[in-house]
Amino acid sequence: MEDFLLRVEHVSKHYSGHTALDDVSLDIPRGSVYGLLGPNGAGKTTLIRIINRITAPDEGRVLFDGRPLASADVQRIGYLPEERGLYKKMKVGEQALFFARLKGLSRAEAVRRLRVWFDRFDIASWWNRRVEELSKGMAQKVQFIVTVLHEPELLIFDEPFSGFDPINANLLKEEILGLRDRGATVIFSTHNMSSVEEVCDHITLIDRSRNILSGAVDEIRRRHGQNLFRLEYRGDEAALRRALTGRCEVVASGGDLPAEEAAVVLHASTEGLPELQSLTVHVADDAALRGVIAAANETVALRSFAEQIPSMNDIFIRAVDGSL
Ligand SMILES: Nc1ncnc2c1ncn2[C@@H]1O[C@H](COP(=O)(O)OP(=O)(O)OP(=O)(O)O)[C@@H](O)[C@H]1O
Repeated sequence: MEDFLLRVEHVSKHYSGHTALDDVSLDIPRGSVYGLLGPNGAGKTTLIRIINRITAPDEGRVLFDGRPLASADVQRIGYLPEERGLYKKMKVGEQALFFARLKGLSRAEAVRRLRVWFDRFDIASWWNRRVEELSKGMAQKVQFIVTVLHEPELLIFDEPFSGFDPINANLLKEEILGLRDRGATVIFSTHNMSSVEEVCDHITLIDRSRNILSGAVDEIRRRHGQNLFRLEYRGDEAALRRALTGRCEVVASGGDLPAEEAAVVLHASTEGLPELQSLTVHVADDAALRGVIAAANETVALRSFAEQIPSMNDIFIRAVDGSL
């Protein structure tokens, strides 16, 4: 049986005139990186605030480690809210120490751990500067460090990548995966779908206050494949198209590829050989697929054949517009 660190059971939350969460249930496997996705105003932050006991659900309950979530559990949770507050006039190191002490670390232990993290994030030289001198990204690094420093079992990050340049966003992804590898369970909300594919193993998509899609990322992407396959080959495109007539629908050919993909195809061509070409086809079912492979194999030199798995971005858009 799967081991869940957190279970959200039939949670609803109503504000005057608005239902922010409507009968939402989800299970967060221990040791997973779990993405909470959804359009603006869907209810993600409300759910995160309920998990942190900042607000209470009107209906339903949250189980933490098999028991109803209690106030003592909050010490086992690290939360990085979207609205981040540091005291501007305080010095960076002093402030980080202040928060670490609040989380129950001794001064000596806090200093030891902070040194490690400040070096890792390349901000050691900022220890004695004032918070107001930090750039947005640097302030976010400090907030991130303070959130994870007491090594909580559950980490919750609201939009952790917003405000980071691509290099720092990558650094953060690596750190999130590292925390997971060391045993933490991570929940984060985001609109950044590429980060979801790179970091999350499970997701829930909340739309208009309801959970409309939950599960393992790989499984969701495979399940929502649209029977699109890409063939790479060398040979006569017209002959291939004739051989495939009636077996599938051609939806794109090498010439239709976006420039960067075409460049990859060109790069793959070997000296002296004709260029590698590609064709993307839609097939009706597995039987049709076998026919397509056989016909292509007889007509051209087939180099690869792969299903085109939809991106989380495509799935997000299709789920929210109701076409999934
Ligand atoms: N304290 C509150 N009082 C009244 N309405 C609220 C309150 N908090 C949230 N809401 C409403 O609940 C809905 C969900 O808000 P929530 O902040 O959870 O969305 P979200 O999915 O986090 O959105 P975003 O991606 O924009 O951050 C919104 O319509 C919001 O206006």
